[in-house]
Order: sequence, then structure tokens, then C-alpha cells
Amino acid sequence: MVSNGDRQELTRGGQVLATKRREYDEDDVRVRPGKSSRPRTRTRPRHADAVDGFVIAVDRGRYTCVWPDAGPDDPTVTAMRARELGRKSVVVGDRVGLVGDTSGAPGALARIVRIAERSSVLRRTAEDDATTAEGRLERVVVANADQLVIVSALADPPPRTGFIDRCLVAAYDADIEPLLCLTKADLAGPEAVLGYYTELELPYVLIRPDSDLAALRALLAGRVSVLVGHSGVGKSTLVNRLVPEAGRAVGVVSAIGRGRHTSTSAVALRLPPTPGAKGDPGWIVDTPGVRSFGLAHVSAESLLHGFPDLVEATVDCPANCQHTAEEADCALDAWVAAGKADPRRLASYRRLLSSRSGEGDAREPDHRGPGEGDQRGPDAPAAGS
Ligand SMILES: Nc1nc2c(ncn2[C@@H]2O[C@H](COP(=O)(O)OP(=O)(O)OP(=O)(O)O)[C@@H](O)[C@H]2O)c(=O)[nH]1
Ligand SMILES: [Zn+2]
Repeated sequence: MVSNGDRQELTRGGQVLATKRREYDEDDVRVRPGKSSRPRTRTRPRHADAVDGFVIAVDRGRYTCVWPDAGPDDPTVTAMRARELGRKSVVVGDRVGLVGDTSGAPGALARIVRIAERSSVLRRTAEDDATTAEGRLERVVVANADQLVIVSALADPPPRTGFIDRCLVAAYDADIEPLLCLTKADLAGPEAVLGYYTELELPYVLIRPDSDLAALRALLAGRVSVLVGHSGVGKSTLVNRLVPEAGRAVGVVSAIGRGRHTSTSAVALRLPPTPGAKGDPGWIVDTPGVRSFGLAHVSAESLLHGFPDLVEATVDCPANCQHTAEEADCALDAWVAAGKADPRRLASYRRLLSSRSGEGDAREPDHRGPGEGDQRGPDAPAAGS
């Protein structure tokens, strides 16, 4: 029933058992022999004729792909999953093998027959519906991203470091580099936000309405960058400035999705070539529906990796320290008292720690409560049954 039990084991006792969980991906499903009348053996060269594709949009079982070396004017290829993929999920950013009609002609449908090993997996626990098992599922947002661009306004709305901290945890958990993109720099200075992150030496860019975006484009070049941000921070404005044709591209996706654009899914947009610059300008992945990063799937220790300014302190913690405010001997308190880290960072870490279990306690009536060994309850989301 619970299909991802190995994930839960990783966090038992709250100690570092594993921080990289992509080896345990649910997608590790092999072709099952014997189910089909056609022989499928491992010795048979499987789809040697498959062409490479890069998934740029997903909408209700239809995957929009591009050839890796395609230009902006080449058609996109619409594909469906081949049955042999089993339960493997295909997400934006996946590099796939395509067979069938890969012409990209109107009405043509290709099949995705394989998914290349992912270099990174950005996940979130969906919290949009915590009352159902499905709503609590951990979701892969984007595969193979290189960078997480955290878009935050400096004013209107004011920056929320709690959100940024959450994104940083997700980025470090996924092994993706974070980039802080501070918008509305015409309205307020970045000192307060940057001061909060002094210890982290986060890369950042400041965006004003009149910025030429050259610095940002240079940081995006040749990479797949995921943009996340709260409503109103200017993310759409930025996406439209970076990719002036974004509106059109989304329109295309929408057409493929037969009318209804799924605002919750991610969409990869090709950045235009920069005059004078050589090489691949890169891709940005807009995530219109991702307003928060549920972190229930991240272990307490991995959560700590979003706080590199605090990690060092925990070597002095007692065994099995949960690092909560209730832990009498947690070394984090002394660390902060000694001025080695900003107390607000510790408070933020502990807020994230408790929100992971707190939200579960508040909204999940069937959740195994605290008090059975692991005080925080299971870290992993309840898997679909
Ligand atoms: N002063 C100032 N205003 C900006 C800037 N960037 C965007 N805005 C304004 O901020 C408002 C919100 O911008 P959007 O781009 O719609 O924000 P969003 O993050 O996409 O939010 P949603 O549309 O809810 O997804 C708009 O009125 C923009 O004109 C900026 O750099 N400076
Ligand atoms: Zn501790």
C-alpha cells in the first residue's frame, strides 16, 4: 500500500541517514516481462531508433517536447507515455527518448519510451489539499534543473525570508544552486534581506523596471533555471521581459492542452539568444502554480542543509537531538548566543521544523501523532494507497 517506505526509513531517528534521495526515486520501475504478447527482453535493443526530446510542458497526459538542438522556430513534438514506462512519471525538464511520429506536424503524436537519468529532482510536498492522501503527495516539480531562482520583491509585497528559507531548503535538498532575484529594487534597498543572508554568500541580482537584465541573463545562460515566487512579486513581469514571446509560447502549450491552460504546471521557456553572446542562452521554467514549497518530504537533517550557517553547530548536539526549542541541550542555542549565527535564522529553521509536523498535526486527522519514538512523526508524506 505504501509504496515509498524506503523514504521513511531514511529519516528514522532524525539522524543523517541520507540527504540525497533521488536514488530511491519512485520511478525506479523496470519493464515487467511476461505481461505482453510481445517479447520484451533486456537483451533486445530497446528503441535504438528513439530520438532525444526535452520535456517543456505537461498537460493531462500530453507531453510537449522539443529536440535538444532545435531552434525557436522548430515545431514542438507532442507525445504520450509508452506503456512500458510503467509508473514512471514524466515531468518538465525530463530528457526523454521518443518514438513514433516525432515530426511535430499538426496532430502528430509521439511516444515517450524512456527517461534519461535525472541530474536533479526538485520536489515539493503538495499542501494544496492536506486532507486527502493524494493532496499530501510529494511531487516532482522539475527534473534536471541547474538553478532555483527565488524571486522576491524588496517591497510591495515585502520580502518574506521564511519563504526564501523554504526555497533554499528545497534547492539544497535537490542539489540545485539557489539564486536570489530581488525585484522592485526601485522601491526599497536590499540591505535588510542581504544582511539576513550574510553568512550564506548567496548569489543575488537586483531587478528594477529599467534594469537591462544582462547580469541575470549571464547567470541563466546555458542552464535550466526554475523560477519561484509569491504572487505579486513581479515574476510574470520578469518572465515576460526575459522571454518576450512567453505569452505566445504559453498560448501554444494551451492549444496543445486542448483549451484549458493548466496554471498549476511548470512550463519551460527558451531564453532568446543574447546579442554578442555565444552558446546556449538557457531555459527558464516558470512555475505559475507553485506558491509554496511543502517540505514534509525533507528530513530534519536535510532541512538543516538549507541553513549552512547553522550546520556546524550541530556537531555538539547530543545524539538524536531534534534541534527544537524544547531540546534542553541543543547546541544551536549556544551557537546563536555566541553570536555565530543570526538568531532569526535559528528561529526560521525551527519554524520550518515545526511547520512540517505542525501542519500535519493540524490538518491530518489520520496522521500518526507524536509520541511513538520519533517525536516529529513520519517525515515522508503518506503515499497514495
Ligand atoms: N515598482 C516596481 N513594480 C514592479 C516591478 N516588477 C513588477 N512590478 C509590478 O508589480 C505588480 C505585480 O507584478 P506581476 O509580474 O504580475 O507579479 P507576479 O509575481 O507575476 O504575480 P502574479 O501575477 O500574481 O502571478 C505589477 O503591478 C507590476 O507592474 C518592479 O521592478 N518595480
Ligand atoms: Zn540540536
